[in-house]
Amino acid sequence: MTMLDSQLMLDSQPFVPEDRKNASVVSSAPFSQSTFPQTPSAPPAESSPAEFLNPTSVTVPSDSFPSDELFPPEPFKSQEEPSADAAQTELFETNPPPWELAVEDDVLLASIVFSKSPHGPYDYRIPDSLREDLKPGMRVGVPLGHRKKSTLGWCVAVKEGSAAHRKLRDVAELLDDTPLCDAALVRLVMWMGHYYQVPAGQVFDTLIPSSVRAGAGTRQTTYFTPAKDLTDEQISKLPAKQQAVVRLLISSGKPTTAAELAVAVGCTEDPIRRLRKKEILIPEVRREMHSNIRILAQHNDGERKQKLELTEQQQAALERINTAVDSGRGRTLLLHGVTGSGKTEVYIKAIEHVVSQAGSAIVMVPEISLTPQTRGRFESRFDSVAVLHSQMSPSERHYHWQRIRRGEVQVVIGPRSAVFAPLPNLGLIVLDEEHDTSFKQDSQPRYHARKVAHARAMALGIPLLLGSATPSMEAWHASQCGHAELISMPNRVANRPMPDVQLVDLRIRDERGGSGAISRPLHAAVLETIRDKGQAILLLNRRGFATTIQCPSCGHVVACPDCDMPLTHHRDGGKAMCHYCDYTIGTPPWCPACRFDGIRYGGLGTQKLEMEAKAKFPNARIARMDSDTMKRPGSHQRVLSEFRNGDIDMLLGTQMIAKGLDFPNVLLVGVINADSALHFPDFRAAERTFQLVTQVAGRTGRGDRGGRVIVQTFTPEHPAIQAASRHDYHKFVEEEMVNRRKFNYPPLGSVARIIIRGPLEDKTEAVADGILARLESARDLLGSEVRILGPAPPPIGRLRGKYRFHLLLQATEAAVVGETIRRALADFKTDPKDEIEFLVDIDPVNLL
Ligand SMILES: Nc1ncnc2c1ncn2[C@@H]1O[C@H](COP(=O)(O)OP(=O)(O)OP(=O)(O)O)[C@@H](O)[C@H]1O
Ligand SMILES: [Zn+2]
Repeated sequence: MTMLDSQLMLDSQPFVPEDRKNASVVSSAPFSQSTFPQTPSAPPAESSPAEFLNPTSVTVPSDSFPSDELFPPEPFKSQEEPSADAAQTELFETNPPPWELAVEDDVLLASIVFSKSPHGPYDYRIPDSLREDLKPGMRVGVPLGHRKKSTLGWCVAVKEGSAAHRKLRDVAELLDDTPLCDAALVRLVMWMGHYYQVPAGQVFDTLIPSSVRAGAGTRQTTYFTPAKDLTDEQISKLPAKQQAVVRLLISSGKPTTAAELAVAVGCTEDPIRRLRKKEILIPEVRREMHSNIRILAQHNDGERKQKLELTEQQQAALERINTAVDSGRGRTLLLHGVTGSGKTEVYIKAIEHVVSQAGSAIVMVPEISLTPQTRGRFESRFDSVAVLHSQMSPSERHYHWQRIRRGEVQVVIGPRSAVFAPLPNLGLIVLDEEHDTSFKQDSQPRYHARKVAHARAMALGIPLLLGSATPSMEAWHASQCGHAELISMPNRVANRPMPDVQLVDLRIRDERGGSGAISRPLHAAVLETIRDKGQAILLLNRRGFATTIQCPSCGHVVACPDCDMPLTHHRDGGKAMCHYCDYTIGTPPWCPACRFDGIRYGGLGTQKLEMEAKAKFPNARIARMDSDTMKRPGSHQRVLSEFRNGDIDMLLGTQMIAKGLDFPNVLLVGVINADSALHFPDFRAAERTFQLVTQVAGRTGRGDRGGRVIVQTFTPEHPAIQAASRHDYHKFVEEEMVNRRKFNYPPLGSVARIIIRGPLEDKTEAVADGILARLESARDLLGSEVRILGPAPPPIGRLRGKYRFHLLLQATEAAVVGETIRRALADFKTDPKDEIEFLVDIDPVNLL
């Protein structure tokens, strides 16, 4: 294996694959001593907080995740501090006598992590009363520092250990009856914490939805059972009503609420209260779901269902996936199927196979393509599907989570967070449109669902199926060096041809036509489409009306005071808005700088395009779809079903309309400006452009009437646009890989980014310089070859009033980049009064 192969996004095996059967069983001691070295005990009350803020000794060392053939040996190992155990034994000339050892080892310890600083893990003693019940994956209350109240923490391990020479404090209380995540998920949390350099407590907060943690939609109910050892004599001495209550309870033999008892006996709740006081009735409090949670019914958009006979190509793909499912091994499959090749049907059939063996599956899709159509396709084929989406109420989310955990759900469909769905018997994970950037979370923990899904699948010994018409460079590279198995579906179903793509060179005046965004050829094509009773889709990846507001007299650009980015003019309501922070003002009627009366709105957004389209095609029914028009729940679904029913002739909008839609009557797709993503200061700009154009082009020609695509561009010769216009994915990746290789950019090398932000520019920059110095010395100490760029202001130099600087680290191996940062920042602190934050983004997808 080469160095290059080894650091690929998909190849690292973060932890030892486990027997699938064991994976969902919660064991009380899933971590051996060697997996979790002795963690420090909780800071005692006497120590000042500052003493225990130092996180160096508490991070999980990188060698916790043993390597295998795909994961190169961690180069940095032996420099760990000697463990506390080793230090302790050195103090003794001879070993302690055996009886002392026995006493010491008798202590049961819990390793606890916290989501707020200090993050732990710290060791606590488990008191005898909790011995039986405390399991990893549960929340506990423990004493921490000087705090009066106990602090909420997560138990990550239960282990036997020594209490000698350590001041151990006791776990105070259990906050859950059963673990919120099983042993396999606890391990996933620990791995994520390590890989993404985030405290494990914060990963738990991401993994377990807040609605679940808060018990949304539940209430506490008290159930009564009769005390043990009640004699008939005791009972007959009770007043009549109380007797009746006790006898009823004994004869029914099931715990009952006070209200139910009162009704059954025909008394008030008073006798029950008295019995409780006398300890004849024993209360038990349970948390239960409300029976009346409103689960929003979601309807299909009207697509007709038919049983499909798989094409030969689909059948071959299915067989390979089924073989992988049956193999019981963790492996990655890349399903590269052109747009309209019928990937969804393959996923469904593969999941049917999993379900037939009592297994379950997760399907992740970009939120935006979680259309009623996608939903409907799955819901009509499985008995029990849980669809997770961002517009769910907390109680609804909690309700589904419980169903999923109880094993009542066969398929979970959702955006990236669905990767954490606590399904027992998970047999397959599918990541549809795996190239989509929404699979990366852009807040802490900045995880990528593909990477996490890979970790989870490998640990459980199940396949991860990646699907796309335009696979990411990472997935493609993995398939080329044997880390993922490539399954190709090069043809559309029913032998439909790929649509013809025509490039319109906007530099040529004749092509461009008059004023406006719709060129002459596109104009003609739309008219033709409408005449033929077909439908059209126009893509423009910018919302708003005008994207700049500039004074033609003094050149002043109206910008956001907090972000320095130009404000976008929105026509409805005459607002000028910052698209980075939502700062909004009334659009100024004259120049705020020189008072010139005649300020100009430049640049093109979807609102302006809509106006132009309505003027140019007065007979067409036109709908706009962007995040401004799709704010209300259900609006997405409504527009899509109108489009399906033929009540809309033209759909125009942002990338929302580029993904996953399958409407047979779309005869024309127009791309207003293919270059919009091309000139971003990002090494993935060409890849994004290729994907966007290919995906939107793929929305046409999906029926029997064929389809065509018109792509407007200022750079028709650009390789990404050329390749997209010929549906030539292979040519694109081949050329793009050469570019990546020049600078060892992913997937050939690994990148991490550190963002430093603060209210004062010079102080923020000074902190960034300080981090650079630490990174350099960590690199030298490790003897690693990491390229460090910056600190420099990123393209967005100021955001929400904070100045920003960033550093980029790049090396051939991910482990080297990670370890360099871990070492550099281990005990790095900033002065709290400067309010400077720094955050680490491993494998960033956004460099703005
Ligand atoms: N075996 C088949 N026979 C006939 N029609 C099929 C078959 N398989 C799928 N289809 C239909 O082909 C259309 C395209 O399928 P699907 O939406 O799954 O494509 P896709 O590969 O996911 O495309 P995209 O990447 O563009 O989303 C759908 O309308 C689907 O019902
Ligand atoms: Zn702003």
